[in-house]
Amino acid sequence: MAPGGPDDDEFEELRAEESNAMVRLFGEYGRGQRTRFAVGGLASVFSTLMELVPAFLLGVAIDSFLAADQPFRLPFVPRSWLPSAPVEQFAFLIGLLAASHVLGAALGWLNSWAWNGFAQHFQHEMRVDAYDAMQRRELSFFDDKQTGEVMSILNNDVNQLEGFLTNSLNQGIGIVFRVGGMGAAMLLINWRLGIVPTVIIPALGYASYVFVRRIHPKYQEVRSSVGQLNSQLENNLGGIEVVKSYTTERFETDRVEASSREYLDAQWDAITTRIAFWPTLRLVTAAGYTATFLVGGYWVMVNRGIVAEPLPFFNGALTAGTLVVFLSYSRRFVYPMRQFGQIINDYQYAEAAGERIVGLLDTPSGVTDRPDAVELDGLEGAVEYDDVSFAYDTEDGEEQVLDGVSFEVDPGEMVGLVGPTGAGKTTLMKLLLRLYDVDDGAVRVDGTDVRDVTLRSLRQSIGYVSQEPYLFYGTVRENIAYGIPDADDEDVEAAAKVAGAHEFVVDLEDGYDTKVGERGVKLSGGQRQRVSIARAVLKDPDVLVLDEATSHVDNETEAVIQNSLDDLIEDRTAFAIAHRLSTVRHADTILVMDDGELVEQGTHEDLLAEDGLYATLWSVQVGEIDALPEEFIQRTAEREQAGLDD
Ligand SMILES: Nc1ncnc2c1ncn2[C@@H]1O[C@H](COP(=O)(O)OP(=O)(O)OP(=O)(O)O)[C@@H](O)[C@H]1O
Repeated sequence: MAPGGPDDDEFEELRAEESNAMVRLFGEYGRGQRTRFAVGGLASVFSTLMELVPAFLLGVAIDSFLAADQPFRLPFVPRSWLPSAPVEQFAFLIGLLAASHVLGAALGWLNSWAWNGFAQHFQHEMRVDAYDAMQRRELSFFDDKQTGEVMSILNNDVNQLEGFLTNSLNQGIGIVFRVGGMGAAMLLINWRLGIVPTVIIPALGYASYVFVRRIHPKYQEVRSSVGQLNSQLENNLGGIEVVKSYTTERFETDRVEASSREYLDAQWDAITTRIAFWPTLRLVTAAGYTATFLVGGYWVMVNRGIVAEPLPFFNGALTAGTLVVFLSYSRRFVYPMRQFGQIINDYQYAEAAGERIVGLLDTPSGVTDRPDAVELDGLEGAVEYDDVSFAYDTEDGEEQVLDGVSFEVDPGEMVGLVGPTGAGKTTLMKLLLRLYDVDDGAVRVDGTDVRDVTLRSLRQSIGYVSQEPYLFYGTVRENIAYGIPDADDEDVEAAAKVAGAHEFVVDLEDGYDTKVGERGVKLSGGQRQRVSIARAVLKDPDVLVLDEATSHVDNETEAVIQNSLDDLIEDRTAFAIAHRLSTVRHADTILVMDDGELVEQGTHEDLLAEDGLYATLWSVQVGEIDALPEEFIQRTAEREQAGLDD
């Protein structure tokens, strides 16, 4: 199954064990926002209650002076405040109506202000924490995930919560009070008639429940098909050069077409379910409205003596004004209930997103400081690998990469690491930085196991220039001084000179202030390598690891860099991985790796005299191609094939 496929949610494992992720997130991030939450919530309740006022005032107006002559009464208002003349009563009601609208609007504003503030701060703190937790995860966490997938937690999932927090939760509170308030008001005014329209509340609730049950799996399908489509697009854009050079545009368009169609089908399935829901709600509400009109209207007519032989239920007072209030309220059920289905839906999305975020926040990194880890205060530079074995966890199980590797390096030594591609050289060095932990054996620095020192002090003592140097978007200066904010311009330039970068940097349009990286000036592979060497030089580490650090530069430039590096590494331990053997020819020791094992060790001269793998590789590089034994070629081919089969 291709990574990112619909059935291959690698983030499934991140889903928290916790049954209610939202509660956990509220406890963590809502706590600091209590005031905003309380103000927003109360404002929502009162502004919702204000919506009940106009219809009620209309009912009073009808009964007291528009159509009948009932006494002018208002709940919560002392009788002595109420005017007696109809015209004054009318003016009084108009005043109240205006005041309720103004108050409702002010409360609505307060609600939006407090609520949006609550949601944004909540989300901001959660996003930063999620990012922090993510970058602390061990490197293997990132190995089997596409960047897009990792981004999806930080973006999609956090944003998914934004929608829920900003709108749905607020609306949810409003709905509970709107529906509850209208239901309670009707039951209080006339409980017998109140039963008729309020019966539709559970009916609408049940219809919403059925809807959510049906739509949920369909939305899941939409989500996975959109994920698949995104992966497809991301892959194609990343490989656009290959697509063009192999003229596979047609093939790729067909693949995108297939993914897009899957998305279309999933969406259409969800849409057809959704659009059937609204008319259902309308019909249920209309039934409630009609029933209220039927019962209430009949009742009013009984009271007015229009019906000759009334049925037994219809006795007691019911005025036309009260009926108008009931009809107005029962009509207003439909909109909140319609929103209700959406809110339940949003909640389910938010819960799923919350689970992934909580999973990320709560899963500790596989590589962390031990509780009693010591702080390294500078390194002498002695390095020891003691029977080290290591395997990568892959989808198909473990892939053994290093097998019982042992060697010792004295402080200040320059070590060359050579061997065929895939032999495990880079992996060996990653264990020194504890980017991964050994499975067996130990890596020691100055006699201390790297697992017994703090990650921060260990990694600060080691300068690592990787095979594929990465430049951040920013100036050349910022890239060289990365991690060393107090470096001044002279330091940066001096480091660039050692790395052979100064000459080309001053030729750039803005020199050290030229923006590079994504969206910036594109540097060549060799130029990037030199900036990245300068970065390591400026760090002034006790141990330097150069992984094919000069593989992209020409022979002359390499010689220049080598020269200046010689001075730099004179009194520090340095490891240099190189395919171009001339790079490490003068190393104090050369370690020769083959298929995860350390097969030879010694100086250039020793190894030539040994006439083993190193001697073979050397003769190939100096032009004696035929020197490569058939058995070696065979083995390399087999290894490549095994790699392809994986
Ligand atoms: N993150 C990873 N997950 C799984 N397998 C990996 C990972 N990184 C490397 N490997 C595998 O480990 C083996 C050793 O890789 P490594 O990069 O250490 O070799 P190398 O000797 O540095 O190769 P090269 O000279 O080509 O850079 C290879 O077979 C590679 O496929």
